[in-house]
Amino acid sequence: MKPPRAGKSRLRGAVADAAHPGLVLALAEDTLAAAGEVADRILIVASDVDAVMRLRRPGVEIVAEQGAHGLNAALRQGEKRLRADDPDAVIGALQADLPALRADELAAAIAEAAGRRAFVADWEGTGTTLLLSAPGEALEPKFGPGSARAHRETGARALELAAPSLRRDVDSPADLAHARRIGLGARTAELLVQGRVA
Ligand SMILES: Nc1nc2c(ncn2[C@@H]2O[C@H](COP(=O)(O)OP(=O)(O)OP(=O)(O)O)[C@@H](O)[C@H]2O)c(=O)[nH]1
Ligand SMILES: C[C@H](OP(=O)(O)O)C(=O)O
Repeated sequence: MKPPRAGKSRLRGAVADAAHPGLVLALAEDTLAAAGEVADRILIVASDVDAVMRLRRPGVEIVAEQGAHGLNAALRQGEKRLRADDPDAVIGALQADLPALRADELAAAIAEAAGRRAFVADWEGTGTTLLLSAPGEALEPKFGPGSARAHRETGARALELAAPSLRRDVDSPADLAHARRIGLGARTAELLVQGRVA
């Protein structure tokens, strides 16, 4: 995660400016609540650890990104740390902006991958919300514009399940409105109900 005050710039305007960092953290909290029901261990690689401390909870570790080399470097850093402790694990890179995420849909994606390197494309079909490694093998994250194609071209399997809650990443105010229709997690819903919508 980037610092919440700087990240998700395309989402600016969905809530009053002062509430933007709180919204970014709420999206992550709802993502974590669902992911925590499925993953054995969660690691957040943060550009600014202090700015995301609110996300720390049992089962969720936060580490500082080493160097400013971008999202894929941050994910590889996290991968290395997790591998050191569990060389045979399946490692997943999950976006932190999935406020409608349901644990059952995340579990179904992992089940469909069945130990193959695989990914879930975002709602639009161009980005990626989840990338899974094969057990003990490299994650090879290729996040960024057009990442669904990049993951497919590097041999990852495109998972086919519907999983709207897992595909609905929130990049823009329109995405947030869509996530609301799918069903927001408690923290994001609460923040919007508090009337802080711009
Ligand atoms: N640690 C770390 N996380 C990053 C970095 N770049 C992007 N991310 C995170 O990766 C996720 C996906 O990135 P985007 O959806 O493009 O988010 P973003 O860059 O904050 O959004 P925009 O400013 O709207 O482009 C977000 O949770 C970001 O915080 C990075 O360099 N380091
Ligand atoms: C990082 C990127 O996320 P987006 O900015 O498209 O949400 C991606 O899907 O690879």
